[in-house]
Amino acid sequence: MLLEVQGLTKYFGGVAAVKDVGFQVTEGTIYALIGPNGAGKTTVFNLITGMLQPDGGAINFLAKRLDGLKTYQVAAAGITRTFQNLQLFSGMTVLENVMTGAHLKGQTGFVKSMLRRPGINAEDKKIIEHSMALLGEVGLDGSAGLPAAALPFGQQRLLEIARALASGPRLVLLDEPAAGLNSTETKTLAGFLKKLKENGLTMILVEHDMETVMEVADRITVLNFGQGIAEGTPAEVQADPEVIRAYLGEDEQIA
Ligand SMILES: Nc1ncnc2c1ncn2[C@@H]1O[C@H](COP(=O)(O)OP(=O)(O)OP(=O)(O)O)[C@@H](O)[C@H]1O
Repeated sequence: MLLEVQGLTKYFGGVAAVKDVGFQVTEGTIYALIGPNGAGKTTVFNLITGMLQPDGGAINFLAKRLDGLKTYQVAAAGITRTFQNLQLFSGMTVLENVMTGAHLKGQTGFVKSMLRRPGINAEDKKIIEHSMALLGEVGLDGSAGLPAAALPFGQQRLLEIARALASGPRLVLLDEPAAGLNSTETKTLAGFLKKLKENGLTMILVEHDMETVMEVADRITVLNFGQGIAEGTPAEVQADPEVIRAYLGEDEQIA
């Protein structure tokens, strides 16, 4: 098991944003967390990545305790993420944005390497080539020299994913990657996520777009008011009466 979350709990004031949540993510699969607004999905991501510390429970990654670690330690352990609200460096080029992700693993720090310019060493060269290859995978290699802010929104989302992949992570957390994408872009995204999975990458997906979730996810946990109310394959979750009741209302169906 790549990631094991047990009894995860987080309070804000007196309110449990996440309560006794547990799930297990197998290597090479896509795991989805779904649920209504405010159900606790992003908080789970913040707990896994060390942006928040849990009030209870345990997170194990590759059989090592993850909770209690700082964000940079979680990143160094092989977990990266994207954000619901894009967090690109808008003044940097598309290529430089991907390179900031790659430097996480390089032996020299990003700032240090910037200071060393214009002399580019072998390590920088490798990072540039790797970053260009990643941009090629998301179809953005032709835009490498543009400022990130010049890209249409859908391409900025793909760029953020490329940056999250640049350090060669074992696990990537994707927070609403389809938000704001049109239907063509959403289909491209789904295809890309499936390709990444075929290449062995493990991902956890928080996503409101049910079509995408049902298409790409191997297993799903449904959260409601901070608690897990169902767990299973897309087909199992879609057929679960409690999910239909709590998540969508009595007379609706998922997807
Ligand atoms: N830093 C914080 N301080 C106080 N309350 C918070 C904080 N972060 C989240 N919450 C609360 O915790 C609950 C869970 O929020 P969270 O953002 O995890 O939900 P979500 O499922 O990701 O929602 P959405 O789908 O809208 O992104 C909500 O009630 C939210 O208001």
